[in-house]
Amino acid sequence: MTARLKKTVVMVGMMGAGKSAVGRELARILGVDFVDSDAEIETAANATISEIFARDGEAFFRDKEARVIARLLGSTPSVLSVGGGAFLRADTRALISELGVSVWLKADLETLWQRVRRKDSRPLLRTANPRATLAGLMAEREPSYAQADLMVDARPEYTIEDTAQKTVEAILTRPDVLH
Ligand SMILES: Nc1ncnc2c1ncn2[C@@H]1O[C@H](COP(=O)(O)OP(=O)(O)O)[C@@H](O)[C@H]1O
Ligand SMILES: O=C(O)C1=C[C@@H](OP(=O)(O)O)[C@@H](O)[C@H](O)C1
Ligand SMILES: [Mg+2]
Repeated sequence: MTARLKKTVVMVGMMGAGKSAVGRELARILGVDFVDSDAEIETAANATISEIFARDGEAFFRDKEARVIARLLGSTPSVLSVGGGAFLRADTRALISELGVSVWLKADLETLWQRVRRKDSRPLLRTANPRATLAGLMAEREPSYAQADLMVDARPEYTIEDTAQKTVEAILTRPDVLH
């Protein structure tokens, strides 16, 4: 696709929605760089997200996450996938709304659960009942995600490529995103 991005496309939504996987494919389709705030934090800290949570705590991670996102929004327009908690901060939401366009990748609980259940890379789900924790986070966070500029339904039958294509279609409805 020969298009030029005017703003960074920021993928938001729950853990397991596919922000990282779909974001990478979307960047490939648009021919722009892909960045993931979690990956940036891991590289900078030379530690995994789980290690950072265990060693420094969630509050430390959240501050680092907000700063990394602010920095990434200041560079060349790209596709930026953020961690599921990033869009809960009003200051981060405001910055994304000013400098980017946000896309809520919305998936149902069962789909999210099937995608996260086998991985232990998400420290917030290390509870006695991770499925219930996921459901609780989803209910609590939806009002924030609903403030995104665009919503894409990450249906369970869609492949990563299908959802990326749906995201392109959503972006095309916004005249301020592509040249
Ligand atoms: N159709 C699909 N859409 C998105 N992710 C999928 C799909 N099928 C399998 N996955 C996998 O689900 C997992 C969670 O996706 P990920 O991109 O890490 O989500 P997030 O970044 O939103 O937490 C990844 O391993 C991804 O490859
Ligand atoms: O939802 C969250 O609070 C988190 C989501 C994770 O990213 P993904 O949404 O990419 O899994 C990661 O940032 C961290 O484990 C916290
Ligand atoms: Mg991710």
